[in-house]
Amino acid sequence: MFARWHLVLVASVGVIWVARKVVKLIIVRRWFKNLPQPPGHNFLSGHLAAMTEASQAFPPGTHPQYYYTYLAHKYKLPGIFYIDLWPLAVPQIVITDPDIAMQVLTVNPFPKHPQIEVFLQPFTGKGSIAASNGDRWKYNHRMVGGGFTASHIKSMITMISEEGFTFHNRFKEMAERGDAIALEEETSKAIFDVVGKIVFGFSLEAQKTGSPLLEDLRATIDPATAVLSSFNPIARYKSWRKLRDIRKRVHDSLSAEIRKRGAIMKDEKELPSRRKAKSIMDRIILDRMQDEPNAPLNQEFLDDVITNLKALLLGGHGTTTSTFTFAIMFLSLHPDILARLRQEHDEIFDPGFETTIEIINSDPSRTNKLDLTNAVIKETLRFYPIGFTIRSAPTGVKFIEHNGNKWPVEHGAMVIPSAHSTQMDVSLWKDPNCFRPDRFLGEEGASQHRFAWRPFERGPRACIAQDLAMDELRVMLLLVVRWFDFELVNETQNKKPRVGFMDLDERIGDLAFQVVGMEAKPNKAMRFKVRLSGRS
Ligand code: HEM
Repeated sequence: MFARWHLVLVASVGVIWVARKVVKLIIVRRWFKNLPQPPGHNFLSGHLAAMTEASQAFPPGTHPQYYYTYLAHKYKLPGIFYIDLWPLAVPQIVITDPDIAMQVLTVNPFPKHPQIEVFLQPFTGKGSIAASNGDRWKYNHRMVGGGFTASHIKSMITMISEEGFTFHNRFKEMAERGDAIALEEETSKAIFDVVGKIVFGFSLEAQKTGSPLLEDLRATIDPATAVLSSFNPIARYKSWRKLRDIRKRVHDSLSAEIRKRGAIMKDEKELPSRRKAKSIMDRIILDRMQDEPNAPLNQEFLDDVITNLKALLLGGHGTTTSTFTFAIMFLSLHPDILARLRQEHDEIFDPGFETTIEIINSDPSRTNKLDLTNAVIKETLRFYPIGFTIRSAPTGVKFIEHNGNKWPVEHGAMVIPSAHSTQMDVSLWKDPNCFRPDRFLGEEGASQHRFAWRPFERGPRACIAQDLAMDELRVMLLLVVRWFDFELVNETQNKKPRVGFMDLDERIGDLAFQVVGMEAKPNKAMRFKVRLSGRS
């Protein structure tokens, strides 16, 4: 008797579950009916075929921003279009029109989509500045924001040039050794030492002695990516265990550092003001001592701090490192631009290395005069935007409105202002598939659409450290490109371009495509031969 009732109950629950899914399927599929979208929308599979086609156009591991650009380009989609992957994912609203993007970034800034938290959690832990919203974001922003004001960043140029000095000398050794180097790996050490100084107030010496913290943080990237994207449950479990062990080590080492500094500051007779604190960590501890003078640095507080510090250390070194690597890759393929860049450095600074360092330190704002260097960085970031954002509609907002049009934003949709697609859009840029820094100079530069270049995104949630990143990149290029020649070691070239919107793979094969990591990064196989350029 019991068994029969039991069966009836299970069957009823099953029927209700299936009925609810069918209703949801009908609602979701209907929603897409009159919206702009790729062709071939199917009642059972939505746009799965279109997305599969897009993903198969690229090598495995390619960052999904390329899929959106591929669809936009191939099907000549309008500046906002919809992708239906339910039940695999919530609806995706891809924005390639820069003016519509500004509606959700600045006019009525949309909060971060919960998917960002899902994506960042394996890397940084829960609730970091980059993933949070509302009060939690304000709390995080107060915690770390003061370290990135424009005036504070300019005062750090001397420190950046110190790390640049070591970076330069390391390249000398690499050139003497003559082997092919993983430029991203080598660059990450210099950039990490800069971010380390900003966060902790002292260098972690990744360049000189190697840093276990950097090694651990970088070692989280592969397992975190596997936890997020592998379909193999055993591989996922193994990656999760590896990640758990590394995260514990990182957590323990950062906790120890914060506690040590907290104890020192507690014993100090006179504490600096918040504005004069020498690192982000000092500022965080100062705030805590002022807000709750007798409270210990307990676990909850440490967890919050560590999540944010990891976001800065990981995000802060990976993004700038990838940009530097791509910039060197482009310069190695464009000797004419490299020659002009060297000339600019000689003219605005000095042909000598030591004198260049002296000028950077005595007159940091002279780096602002490096117009072509700036344009090279901007063009690198146009071609290869490293960051990526996903937003969701604020409560009560049902539409994105622009120029009298209304586009619906329901069903928890992911709103994706795809900077890559905008920056590759032929209606906004002349020859977007060419590396041409001059597009940012003179009259052509002045006539560009104001919001078409958005690698740091815009609005209140734009990159907190864009001034720092630009300064770092200018100084590192200034201290490297005149003394070294880089040659990309690429063994393959694609006989014909994989896709219609770019053809760089005809020269450098699949290294032309950014891969998924914590950011859209260079392929690990990207290696360079480094040689002395012949200057003393
Ligand atoms: C070339 C280098 C960099 C690029 C291209 C870049 C790009 C971005 C992008 C696209 C966002 C997301 C904006 C959004 O969701 O709308 C972002 C956010 C952020 N970036 Fe960067 N970034 C770079 C360097 C850095 C550095 C050096 C740091 C720190 C040391 C940093 C810290 C952050 C933080 C904390 C956020 C979150 C800000 C918030 O949500 O309030 N970034 N970045």
